[in-house]
Amino acid sequence: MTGPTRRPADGVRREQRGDDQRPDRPAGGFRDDRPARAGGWGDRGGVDGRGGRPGRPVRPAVDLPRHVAYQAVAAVHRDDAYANLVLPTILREQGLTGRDAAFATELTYGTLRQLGTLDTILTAAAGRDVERIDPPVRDALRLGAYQLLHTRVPAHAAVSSTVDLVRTVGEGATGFANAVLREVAGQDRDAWVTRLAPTMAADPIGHLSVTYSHPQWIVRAFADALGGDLGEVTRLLIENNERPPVHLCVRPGRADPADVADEVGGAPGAFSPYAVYLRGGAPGELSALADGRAHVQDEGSQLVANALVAAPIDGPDGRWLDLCAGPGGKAGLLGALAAQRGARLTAVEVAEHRARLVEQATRGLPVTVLHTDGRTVGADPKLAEGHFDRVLVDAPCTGLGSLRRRPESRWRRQPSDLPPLTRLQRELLSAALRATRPGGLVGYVTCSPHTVETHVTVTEAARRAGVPADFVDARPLLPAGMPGLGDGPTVQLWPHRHGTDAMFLALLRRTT
Ligand SMILES: C[S@@+](CC[C@H](N)C(=O)[O-])C[C@H]1O[C@@H](n2cnc3c(N)ncnc32)[C@H](O)[C@@H]1O
Repeated sequence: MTGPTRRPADGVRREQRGDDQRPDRPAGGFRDDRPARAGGWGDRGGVDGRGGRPGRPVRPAVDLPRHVAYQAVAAVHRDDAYANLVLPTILREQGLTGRDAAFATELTYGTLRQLGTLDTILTAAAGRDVERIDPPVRDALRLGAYQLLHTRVPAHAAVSSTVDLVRTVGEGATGFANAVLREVAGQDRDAWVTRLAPTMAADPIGHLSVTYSHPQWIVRAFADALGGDLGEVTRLLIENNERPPVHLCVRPGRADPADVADEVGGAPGAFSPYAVYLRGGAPGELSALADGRAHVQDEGSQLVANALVAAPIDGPDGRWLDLCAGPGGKAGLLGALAAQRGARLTAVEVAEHRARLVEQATRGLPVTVLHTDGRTVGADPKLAEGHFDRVLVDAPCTGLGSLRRRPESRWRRQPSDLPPLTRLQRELLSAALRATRPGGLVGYVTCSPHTVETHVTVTEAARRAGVPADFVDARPLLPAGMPGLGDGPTVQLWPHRHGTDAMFLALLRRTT
């Protein structure tokens, strides 16, 4: 076991690499060439790890953006927090805005996405398994390594600011942190990956896992779903490491997407007739969101909900059901379409707080929200068998199709999550088939491309439901000319092909 090599201070100097066009580099790599110590980054000063106690020598403070990023990453690992929920709260509490907030966000999200590869590198640089490093020090080192390997922050600033951070969170570990980070800084990311990843020829899954920072079981699941095309898998992994654009769904009948695009400085979507792409990050306080003309929703989610409503149907068409409605994104779109078509949507959600979110999301629309278990079809008089014309099952799933939006989830999800989820998916899809009238349609949707959650669940549920149903080809129900929809009858969308989350849609028609 070799310990970290101490290098002279000069050893940490890195060339400014003009390579921020690399696909795995976050857009707009930050250049922090201001001093990293107190008063260096912005005017807010920093965080004194000693709490500024009188009589103590004043310690170097940690600049606020890095401190905020540390707090967010630590909360994700310590408290199982979600970065997209915890970070905005910390930013607000600390009063960070503008460029400082963008830097803290970049550090938090980037570090969480790249965690697997950063840990592999830190293990090599520290000469000990990263799991054996004290958690607060480990998180600080991850943030430091991210700055060194993924941003244009100069090495001296990345190292010194991380050592300052370690001083506040892991007493006695500053020398260790300094040595490890200098070792990390000795090579760029590509060199580290070349050194540590297995070769593509020897172990393609292991190679892609280390190179693009995804767990091996997820790389394998993507490879299965993409028919073993490792070039495509690579493009998907790269896309998952990019900052995703924010999409709005402009509610039909409420506003014209082109007008909303002008109003928010965005662009109309490429595929969904309701989509607007926002330029830049967070949607903030847009009036189109506040007054119910639009909601935030990935374009893929819009497309699969719209496909269910676009499918031709004989006979009555006024009773629609969303069996897994919370927090209400698709129910908002379906409710707006129902209003235009003289239909009414019943939106079912088992979690009470999420049922309340559905109520908020569908206010003013012809939607009845039921706080109940969707599997009670037939037992609950409001969920009678054979009653509904169109039924959506947007099933709980691993969410492997939206990894780019949830930076920590690839590390939190486990293969052992699959059996209970797929059982629930089968039961909900069976209930949906029973709720549908003969001739009616069921749309089964997941935001996961894992074949066990998509093809296997659909085939098994249809077989076990005791309700005869045929597949309907979903491809013609997506916008004409949309590329890469496969051989049907189901549809799998992909971030790297369509710019959407990896939504899966199977359409089934109950026959008798
Ligand atoms: C993938 S999310 C649905 C997303 C939603 N359709 C949207 O577009 O905003 C799945 C939802 O199903 C809910 N759920 C889980 N089990 C359920 C059950 N047995 N009955 C009804 N809802 C359930 C979860 O609480 C979760 O809100």
